[in-house]
Amino acid sequence: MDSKTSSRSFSKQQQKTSGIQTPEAKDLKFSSLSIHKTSKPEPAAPEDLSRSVQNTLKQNIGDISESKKFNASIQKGSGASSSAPGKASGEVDCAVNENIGSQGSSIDQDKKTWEYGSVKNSSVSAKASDGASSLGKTSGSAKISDRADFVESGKSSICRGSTSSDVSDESTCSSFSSSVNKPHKANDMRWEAIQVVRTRDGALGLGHFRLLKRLGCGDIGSVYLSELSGTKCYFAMKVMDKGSLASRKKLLRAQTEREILQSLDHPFLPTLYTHFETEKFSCLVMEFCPGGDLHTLRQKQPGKHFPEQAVKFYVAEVLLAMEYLHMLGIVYRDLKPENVLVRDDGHIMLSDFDLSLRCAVSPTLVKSSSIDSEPLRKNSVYCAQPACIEPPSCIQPSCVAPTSCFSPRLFSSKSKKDRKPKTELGNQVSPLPELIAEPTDARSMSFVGTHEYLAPEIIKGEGHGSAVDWWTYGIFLYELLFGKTPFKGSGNRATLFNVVGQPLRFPEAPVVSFAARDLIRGLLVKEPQHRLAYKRGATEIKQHPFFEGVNWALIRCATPPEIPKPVEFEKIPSPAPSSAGEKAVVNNHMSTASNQKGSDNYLEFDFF
Ligand SMILES: Nc1ncnc2c1ncn2[C@@H]1O[C@H](COP(=O)(O)OP(=O)(O)OP(=O)(O)O)[C@@H](O)[C@H]1O
Repeated sequence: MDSKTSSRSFSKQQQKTSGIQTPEAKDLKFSSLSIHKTSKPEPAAPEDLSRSVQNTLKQNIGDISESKKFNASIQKGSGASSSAPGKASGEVDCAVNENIGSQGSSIDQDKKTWEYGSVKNSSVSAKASDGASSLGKTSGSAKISDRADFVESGKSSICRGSTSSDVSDESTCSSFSSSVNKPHKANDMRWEAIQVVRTRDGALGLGHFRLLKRLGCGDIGSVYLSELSGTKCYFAMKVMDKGSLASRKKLLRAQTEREILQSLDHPFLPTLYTHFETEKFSCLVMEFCPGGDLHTLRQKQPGKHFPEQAVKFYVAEVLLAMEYLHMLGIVYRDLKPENVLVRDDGHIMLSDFDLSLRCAVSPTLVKSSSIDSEPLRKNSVYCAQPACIEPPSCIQPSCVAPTSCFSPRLFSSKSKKDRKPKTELGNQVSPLPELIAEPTDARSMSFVGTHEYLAPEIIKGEGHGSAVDWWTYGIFLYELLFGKTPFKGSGNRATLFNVVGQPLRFPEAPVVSFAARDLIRGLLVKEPQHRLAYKRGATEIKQHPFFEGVNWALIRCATPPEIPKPVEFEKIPSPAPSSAGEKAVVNNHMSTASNQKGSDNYLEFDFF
């Protein structure tokens, strides 16, 4: 028994679904809702910034610079993101940044894909009304559920035109996906399999998939392991009942999740292969992670906590995923072990974006990649990731062999005196440019998250931005190391009071390094503006001694702490063959699921 039967997950789903206030919530009035006006980002994104963004990402995660989508999103400042013309004034989640520093530049979202408030888009009206109703409904005192979810307007603040639908199989959308839009997945046979079916049959639909078993169910849908029939290509398909979404005013959340998924191309974030709609369901076809989630995995560890080395691995990968999200202007807001899934290769995948906040980012180049530049010498302290400065074992053409990339710092093999002066080193390998793309000034008044993970500023209703992700990152790190969260109280209300008022304490056991505790202390600072990473985002965290020795550029080549046993897909019994049968199965299954919210155990699948 594990994650999904834990009280946290169980009550989360039950309460969220029912929308019932817990008794203790009635008189809790932490949040007072107000509307924040947003400020305009600076225009102008010089071309070298564009290159720097790509370089930084390239160094971090590989060949992202080839990403068409990302290239397209980096534009010369046009003011496109400076206002939200179609946005209702009552929407509170819109977040716009101001520039950091004098070299401020902005990364405007691709107009095509990130158009604000495009009133032409039919989805916008749905957003607006959904947002408005939830705003009206929720302003005032707080509803407390395990995953508190006060205001959904966040999802309506910045609308992306649905033309971004590069992976749609909806009949209304003629564009379809190819790996062109997701260069990280260029060699993925699943794309090809989908493409073959498309060429043969036109748009994909539910009938093209065999639903093998239910992997779990969340607040807005159920996730099924499915095979693209006859291809031996397996996917996780999230099936959402449109009627149920509409009646529970969750359409916006579903739309947010889909739009965010469409925009992602990162090794530690989900790939959305396609999505389509049936009369009753909206379906997202994603990559399947057979390793379960980190909450489940933690329960299986001796003492129910991970060894520090394993924690370092997982949180390092999560950090890169969050950095990428922030660069896209996405504040994740729902980090917790349950949402970190383990891929077949043991690397992680951050999931569940329905609570995320989208906002404009304003990346700032704080250090150019030019090795001769004066600021570099002066600010060498900011040089976060010297990319394989020594001829290392970690420059490998592929990820075939486990590398030493996750072991002691490349520098450390040499004594200080043996090291070459920085300028010389710089002549050998260009250091990374340093870029801050932290949506620090994002402001949301939404009350979303899971109690034990909520940041104090969310609880106090002060408005929050990307710093909430660094708070949750601290809680996440704490939980993986110690097997529990730091502010858990006897009930939800007590937990919230603890988060706001109780000092951080560490248990005596297990013993964890000073560096780990120091990092947690830096992250769990109650005032967001004094919190680690507030200003420079993930860059600050990467430089913390806890991560000494991590080769950020090649983490995905590092050996994971644990690799899941291969799934024997063939042994899973075949479901009913007809597509009508499948629909009925989903139908039945979903109604069962909605009666049993939260009772899912990742390992206890229901077989059809
Ligand atoms: N790509 C995937 N591969 C394997 N299992 C998945 C995948 N995506 C989701 N799951 C599992 O399916 C279950 C439901 O996921 P889902 O994202 O719908 O809900 P959730 O994470 O509980 O959150 P929410 O309530 O916000 O929807 C989870 O238990 C998750 O572990």
